[in-house]
Amino acid sequence: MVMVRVRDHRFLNLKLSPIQAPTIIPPYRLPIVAATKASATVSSCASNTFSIANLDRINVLGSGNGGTVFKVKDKTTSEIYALKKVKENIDSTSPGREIEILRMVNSPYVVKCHDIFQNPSGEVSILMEYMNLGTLESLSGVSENQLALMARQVLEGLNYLHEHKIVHRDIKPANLLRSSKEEVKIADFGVSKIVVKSFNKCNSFVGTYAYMSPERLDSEADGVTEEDKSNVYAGDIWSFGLTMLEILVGYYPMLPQGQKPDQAAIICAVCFGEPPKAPEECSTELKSFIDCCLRKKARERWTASQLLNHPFLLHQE
Ligand SMILES: Nc1ncnc2c1ncn2[C@@H]1O[C@H](COP(=O)(O)OP(=O)(O)OP(=O)(O)O)[C@@H](O)[C@H]1O
Repeated sequence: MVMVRVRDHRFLNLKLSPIQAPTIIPPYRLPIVAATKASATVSSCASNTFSIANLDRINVLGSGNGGTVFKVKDKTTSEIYALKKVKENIDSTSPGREIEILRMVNSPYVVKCHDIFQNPSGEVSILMEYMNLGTLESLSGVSENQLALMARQVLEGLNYLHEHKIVHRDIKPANLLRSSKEEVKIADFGVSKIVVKSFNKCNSFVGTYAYMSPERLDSEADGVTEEDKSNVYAGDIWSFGLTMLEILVGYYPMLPQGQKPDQAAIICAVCFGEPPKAPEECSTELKSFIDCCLRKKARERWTASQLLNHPFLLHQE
């Protein structure tokens, strides 16, 4: 069992300017959750019915590129939720990708969407399950057992998404939320993409590049095959492996501890360097687990379903 150091710095919001404007409408809907067509004011993604007028804002939980998230309380039930006010106005006939995906997803390992509100001007708010401990960014140190517990839940979520042909594309500590019930769930579908037959658009340059796989950062690099490029799910596994390693060691593991992160250093390290490894003092199982996620060649990385059966997860309490 390994206890880890408190991380000294974070730089999780580094992003490249989008090279390619993200497409807004996923090509089709999966029949996971019945979605009603957005009506004049409210469209529901779950069976419960909520009214935005019945929600009291308590405080701001955070904000990012996609909008601002508020902690809110239902006046009738006193239940607490997270309400995300989406920045861009979205026409009811062409709802945003995040909303479409949220509507479809129904997994205990992915943050639940309770309802979606749309006012007549097109402004959208998403009512979500509240995760009271916030993101994994705030973690200061974890044991191998704790890491395994978190890794299993994230992999269950990824396995669910990948089975439903959804690539998350922005897995990182800031997009994994936890609760005091020891739950860890995948959040933030701002750059998620549903895969149909063609995969090329999935490789568009969006997401947080610090956690991007080598083949996504440079798809034309020597050794990147068509098989690597078409394996879009493997990009999520790289990001997952890097995220787990960061939570373990307490700093962004692509660069030496203390090195000032910048775009060039990160891209060089990911594309030209060797993948990072778990510290020597870790168990053999954990070292192997990280290695199976952080294989440079996408085709050699394990899938979420294979990783769920990795000895590191099977042998933890
Ligand atoms: N369901 C939730 N429960 C509790 N806190 C949440 C929830 N969703 C989001 N937050 C908090 O709000 C912050 C911002 O939310 P979010 O990441 O969704 O915004 P964003 O614009 O999509 O971010 P990004 O810039 O990564 O796209 C998060 O970092 C987290 O602290």
